[in-house]
Amino acid sequence: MTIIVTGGAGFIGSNFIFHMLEKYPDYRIVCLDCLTYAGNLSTLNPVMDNPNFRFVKESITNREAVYQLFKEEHPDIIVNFAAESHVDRSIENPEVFLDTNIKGTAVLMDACREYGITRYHQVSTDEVYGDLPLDRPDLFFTEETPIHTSSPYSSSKAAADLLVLAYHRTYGLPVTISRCSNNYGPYHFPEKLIPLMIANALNDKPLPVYGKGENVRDWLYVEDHCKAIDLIIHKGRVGEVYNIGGHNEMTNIDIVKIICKELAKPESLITYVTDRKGHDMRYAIDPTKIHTELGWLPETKFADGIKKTIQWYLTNKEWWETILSGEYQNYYETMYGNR
Ligand SMILES: Cc1cn([C@H]2C[C@H](O)[C@@H](COP(=O)(O)OP(=O)(O)O[C@H]3O[C@H](C)C(=O)[C@H](O)[C@H]3O)O2)c(=O)[nH]c1=O
Repeated sequence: MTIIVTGGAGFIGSNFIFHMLEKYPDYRIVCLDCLTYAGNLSTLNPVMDNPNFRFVKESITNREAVYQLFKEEHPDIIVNFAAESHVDRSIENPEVFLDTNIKGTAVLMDACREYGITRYHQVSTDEVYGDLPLDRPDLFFTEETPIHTSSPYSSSKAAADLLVLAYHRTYGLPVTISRCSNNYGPYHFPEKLIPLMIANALNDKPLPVYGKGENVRDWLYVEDHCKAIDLIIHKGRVGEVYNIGGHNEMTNIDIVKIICKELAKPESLITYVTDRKGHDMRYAIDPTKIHTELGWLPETKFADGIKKTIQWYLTNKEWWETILSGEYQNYYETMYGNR
């Protein structure tokens, strides 16, 4: 079994590679990643010497290179994690999101059609459903919730999902799609809420909370997400969408306060900043389908997951300090100045 994992030098992709190589020692895993600002080759150090692992530095938008890789590897399964994923960046500059997230997906699926595969899996997001109101805690996203996007990022992911379903219907490509809620855990790039707050708190820097911090996200520990994708690619029904959620809704401000408490840092570091444009209010997933069909449920309670995550950032300071000292620092300063 050969699996091409795209975006494997990023947060969720790298965790998925670790999970797969450990659980299936006979599988060959090929990571295809062009190492954007959010990809980090050092993340893959633990598996670089594994004879069943190969890293290829290339973009999923490069048709020739992708076809060449398929010719060389004859993959059985493709799991597409490669994406521009940061909502704020998509608001500043949508173009690269359209290129990577939509065109890249099409290139990969064209290669699948050309060379033949048993499964193409698209890793998507609950953001394609838009948001839910705060005063309707009874509402959840199901796989039948209409697509209703808010940001250029979520629109690009929704467009890719539609392409994937169209390739299934038109060309018979054996596809599956998963739509996950907010992930957290090791190797999360420190521009996202949880790792940014941990890094800033450890550096006694302000903790920028958008608006009033009342927005709700459904937090999913990354390892639970990887296990869900593992189940879907092996046992999920072709042509189907599966929602993957943590069943753990929390407001942003509560998350930031928990991080302050865990790190024994004062809440006075919290700084309320200008809200994100078009900011989605609440995400919450109904995971009934994946639970009843595939027996998946999130295993990690948030109280344990956040402790493990904070511990990881404490013991892997070099990983995120290197990132923060590089190109990302300029971006952060542009966004928040020296607050
Ligand atoms: C970076 C940052 C964020 N926030 C707020 C904005 C959101 O309400 C929440 C989480 O933001 P973040 O940018 O970490 O994640 P989302 O915008 O929810 O999107 C994430 O989860 C989905 C499922 C994906 O599909 C995205 O790829 C992934 O980035 O915290 C702040 O208040 N301050 C900050 O400095």
